[in-house]
Amino acid sequence: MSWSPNQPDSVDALFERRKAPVLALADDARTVAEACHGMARRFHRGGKLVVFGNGGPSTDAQHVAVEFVHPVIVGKRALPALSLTADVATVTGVANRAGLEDVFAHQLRIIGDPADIALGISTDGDCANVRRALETARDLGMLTVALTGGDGGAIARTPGLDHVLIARSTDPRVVKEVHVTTYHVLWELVHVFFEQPGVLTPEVAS
Ligand SMILES: O=C(CO)[C@@H](O)[C@H](O)[C@H](O)[C@H](O)COP(=O)(O)O
Repeated sequence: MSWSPNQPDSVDALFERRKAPVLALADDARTVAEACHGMARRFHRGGKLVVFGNGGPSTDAQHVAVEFVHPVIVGKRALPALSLTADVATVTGVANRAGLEDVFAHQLRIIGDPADIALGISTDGDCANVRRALETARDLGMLTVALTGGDGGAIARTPGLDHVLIARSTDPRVVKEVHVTTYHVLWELVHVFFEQPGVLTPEVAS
């Protein structure tokens, strides 16, 4: 569906647009499943999930973290996760001295462990601080997962990242909706793999 920033949707178009996230996600099902498989393996090794992003994605980061720590479905196992966006003292303190580009990377250098998972969220894939944090996580040996949009931006072109999930739309509204759907699927599928250790063999991973 074509989209122009200055042309309001009709009511029909607005509801039609809601189908796009699910369709986009279905196209990328294997990529998403591979990321979840890798994440489940890290949780089994005692790793934690560390999530970050700016603006809207900063609250997505908090949302992802709480899904893992306090699952919406009662009885689901909690898994360790935190967001790097929730502590305004840390974010502003690092930004003030080291610059905004280092706010997430700095925190990862302090709290990151090689067993951990870094999940960076950026609507256009070009956020410098998300990219720098993913590079830092990669260099620490963490599993790196990026959630981006458009053509994936600079983050998709960053060498050595493990899983780059791209919401393939130029419409930022669609990208954001794909992201919300994707991280709920991530949470569910990680549990599927985590709870069936037999599925976590290297043969299946390859
Ligand atoms: O996310 C929202 C609103 O939902 C924006 O206002 C947001 O603050 C900005 O686009 C941020 O710069 C996010 O950048 P990006 O990495 O997600 O492209």
